[in-house]
Amino acid sequence: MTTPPGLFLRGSARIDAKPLFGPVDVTLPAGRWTCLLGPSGVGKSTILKLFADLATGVSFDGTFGSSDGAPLAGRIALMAQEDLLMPWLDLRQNVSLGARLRRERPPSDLAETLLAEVGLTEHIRKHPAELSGGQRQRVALARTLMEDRPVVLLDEPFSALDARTRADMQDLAADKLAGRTVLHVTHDPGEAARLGHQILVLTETQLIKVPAPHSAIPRPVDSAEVLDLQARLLNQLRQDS
Ligand SMILES: Nc1ncnc2c1ncn2[C@@H]1O[C@H](COP(=O)(O)OP(=O)(O)OP(=O)(O)O)[C@@H](O)[C@H]1O
Repeated sequence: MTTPPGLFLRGSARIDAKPLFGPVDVTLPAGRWTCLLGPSGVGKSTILKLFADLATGVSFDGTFGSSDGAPLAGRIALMAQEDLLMPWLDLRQNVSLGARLRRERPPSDLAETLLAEVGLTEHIRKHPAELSGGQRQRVALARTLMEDRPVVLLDEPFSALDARTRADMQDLAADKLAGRTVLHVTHDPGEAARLGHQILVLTETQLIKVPAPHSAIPRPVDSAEVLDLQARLLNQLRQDS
């Protein structure tokens, strides 16, 4: 993996003539995990898609890029809200999809290892249609980790998981993505409190930076600082809804 850059996005977005968000100044520190929360439809996924150079359907007036000035293309892995699994491929093939599309040979056994780490070894020969929603989401997580990129964009990556699996996958992702620049969109204040080195709340009118603890991530679910931050974040989100 190459050295992770920081990311920035400055500007505002609108749909036709209607303002969506901004002007905002989003700064993602290099090698740190940033959580982005905010009401549904405010434009969180749009910010991820802008960084990933994907079509958004909105007009963005501003600039975005990396702190080192080099192009972001080829340095980003995106886990979208939809799992985007290929129905005709089995799980191992789906996890190796990026390498297959680039005509590269994936590292030996890495797909199997990652599928084991997300708890899907017994399903490895199955196809996506044979899985539950939460299992499919874990395949998509394994595929994202397989990409081994310095910048990782996660759009509600644990939303379909039961509480226990969700905590386990938060632990796994924090371990696997340590030292990378992560932007993680989530609706879960507890998740942001566990994982965010930096926590941002996007509203129609502003971007609020909520002070986060300096402690290592993933923070314990039952620590006083996580419970306190979770409550503060929920209050913040309720103020802006
Ligand atoms: N392809 C598109 N064409 C037109 N408008 C779009 C398109 N995609 C999204 N939008 C609109 O852009 C706005 C922001 O969408 P976005 O998905 O970024 O919100 P979000 O904050 O991620 O929401 P959620 O939390 O519900 O996922 C929404 O009002 C949505 O209707």
